Amino acid sequence: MPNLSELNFEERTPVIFRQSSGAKTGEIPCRISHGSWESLPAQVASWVKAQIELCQPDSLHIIDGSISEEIRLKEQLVKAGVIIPLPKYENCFLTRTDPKDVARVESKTFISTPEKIETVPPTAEGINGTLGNWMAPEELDEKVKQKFPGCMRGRTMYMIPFSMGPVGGPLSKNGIELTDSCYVAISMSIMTRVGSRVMDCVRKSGEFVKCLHSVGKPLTPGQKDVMWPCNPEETMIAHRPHSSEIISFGSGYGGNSLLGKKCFALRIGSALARQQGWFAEHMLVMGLKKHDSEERRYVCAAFPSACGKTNLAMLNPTLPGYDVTCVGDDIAWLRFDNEGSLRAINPENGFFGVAPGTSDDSNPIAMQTIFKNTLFTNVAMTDDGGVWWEGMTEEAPAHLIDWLGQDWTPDSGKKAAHPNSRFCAPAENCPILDENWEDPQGVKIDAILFGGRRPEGVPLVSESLNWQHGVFMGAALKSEATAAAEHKGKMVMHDPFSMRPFFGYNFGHYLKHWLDMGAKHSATVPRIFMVNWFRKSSAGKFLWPGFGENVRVLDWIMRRCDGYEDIATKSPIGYIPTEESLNTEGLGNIDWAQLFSTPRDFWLDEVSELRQYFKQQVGYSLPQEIQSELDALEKRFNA
Ligand SMILES: Nc1nc2c(ncn2[C@@H]2O[C@H](COP(=O)(O)OP(=O)(O)OP(=O)(O)O)[C@@H](O)[C@H]2O)c(=O)[nH]1
Ligand SMILES: O=C([O-])CC(=O)C(=O)O
Ligand SMILES: [Mn+2]
Repeated sequence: MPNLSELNFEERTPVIFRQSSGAKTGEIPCRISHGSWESLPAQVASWVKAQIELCQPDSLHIIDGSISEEIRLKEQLVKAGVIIPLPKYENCFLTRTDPKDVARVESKTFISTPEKIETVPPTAEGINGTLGNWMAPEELDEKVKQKFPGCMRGRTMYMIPFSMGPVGGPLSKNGIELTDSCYVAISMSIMTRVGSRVMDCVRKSGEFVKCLHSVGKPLTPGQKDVMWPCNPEETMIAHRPHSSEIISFGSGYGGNSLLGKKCFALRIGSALARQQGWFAEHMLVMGLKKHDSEERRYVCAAFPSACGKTNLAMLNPTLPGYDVTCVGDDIAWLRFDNEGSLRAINPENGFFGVAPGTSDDSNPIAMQTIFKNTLFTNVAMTDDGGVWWEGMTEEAPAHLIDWLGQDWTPDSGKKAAHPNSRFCAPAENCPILDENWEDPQGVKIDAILFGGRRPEGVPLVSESLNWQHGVFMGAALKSEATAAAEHKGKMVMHDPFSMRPFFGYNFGHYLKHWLDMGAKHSATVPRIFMVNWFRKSSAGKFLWPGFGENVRVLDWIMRRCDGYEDIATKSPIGYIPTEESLNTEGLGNIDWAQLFSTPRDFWLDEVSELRQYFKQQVGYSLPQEIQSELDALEKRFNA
């Protein structure tokens, strides 16, 4: 770990709040059940004091991040019945949420800036924007006044100092989350680095992202608590990028309540990244090495929620001679270094992964990661104190307790685990964790992948013609809806850069930032690719086996990065592998023609749909370069 005194904190988090005068440390605003109020840095104490006065918790627990603390908190939750021990595994627990609180709620997620145009692009007359929700600062002030006073009555407020990225690292950033959910406190200590060592960093820098979270269900004296308190009618997840503040109310579900993740690392992060010249992205980071080569290459990939990031990050290669390592499975912070290389860190410390579909066949590495020190949410429980979900084994157990806590048998006609049920496991459990995963400088990225669930028209892999065309590919990204948010059904939806729910500022400005950064580093930018593991045959079957076989596609991508020109042909949508260049040995029947076709009718429809989308949703915020790429794509099909 770098010496803290050598780090330039000014450079690390310049815009974040700084308050000169602290509260008098003697004034303790409520009972302190754990930790010492006097030890808090003045600027932390004054902010926390104000939140205590607002939320009126019974007591304050300052998280120190020790093992003994973790054990005590878990014991307490077990006693209350909020988490259930899973004796089949080591230190694993299960929790069941309220059935109304199972996913992110995009419709109640807001970014608050003085000017609306900072947050969302201008939509066409009569069109509802789908690229984020803006809220005026005064309106948010008003909402906070309505929702928060007394919202933690009868509860403990947990104060969680956390670091996104290695503690004290030059690309890392600190936050403090205040929450009245002990489940959140425990989950945060898996997903981020927490505790006193982070507070020491905050003390030095005086800077942190302010995160306030409440389940929104105060208790009256003597009132018995429910297992999963939440307040779906009043849910609001709000962000103030100008002051680096996050305010979340009413939901305990991970994406809404573990504020380091989507709220900080992506929404606040992307806004900071634009100001400071870097990227905060919804991307996995993985390493790939051929046994006969010296060097490990790194790839990052943006796939929308529940579209295969965790699976690719933990890929178990079916081709001999390859070895894959995992740096991160959900979020990447990327920065060009002095040599112009794009370098990535994973700001997280754990995996909050989709459980259903995870099996020894599909993702054996995940299966080796999640049965120690893991907190499961909304999966089913087996009679021997283990967990189960759809797709974990071919045959379902004869009896389970389902995610709603009810008896379940295979003929009960409903899902045993919720489709968005999750495991929350520490990164250190992962047997293929990259040796440089905590390198504070990050790993050097050779390729950027975009991908989504596209049943039609989009080939298995294509390479962009250049950076600008690659940015266009990201802007044009679409995918079938999944269970990770409140959307229903099998609609193909736009999800540019897989960031649609996570942009911290105007998407048009975001594209401009990507274009500008590429132009500035044009000699050294990574290559950009589009992948699609999900194309289907006319009979509705996947054309590509996916999972571990995706290493074949990565192998082709790496050879392109090595400069092999003759393994690709130019198609109207970009470079596509020549038939013999992609290793399909041993795969049996692969319908190459269907897998790689770029049907003209499909793509001309795609062009006109994109034209309409950009016009209706992005308007004059759309950079001219993206419009030109769309025109050029159409021209190539009409040539
Ligand atoms: N057919 C097919 N399905 C896949 C493939 N990779 C992943 N999946 C399925 O996609 C679903 C979600 O995969 P994850 O890897 O958890 O998705 P994610 O992008 O990490 O999701 P978030 O955590 O929500 O951001 C699971 O049901 C997987 O089984 C693949 O290559 N082919
Ligand atoms: O945020 C969440 O709830 C989980 C997640 O990774 C996603 O949806 O992309
Ligand atoms: Mn995600």
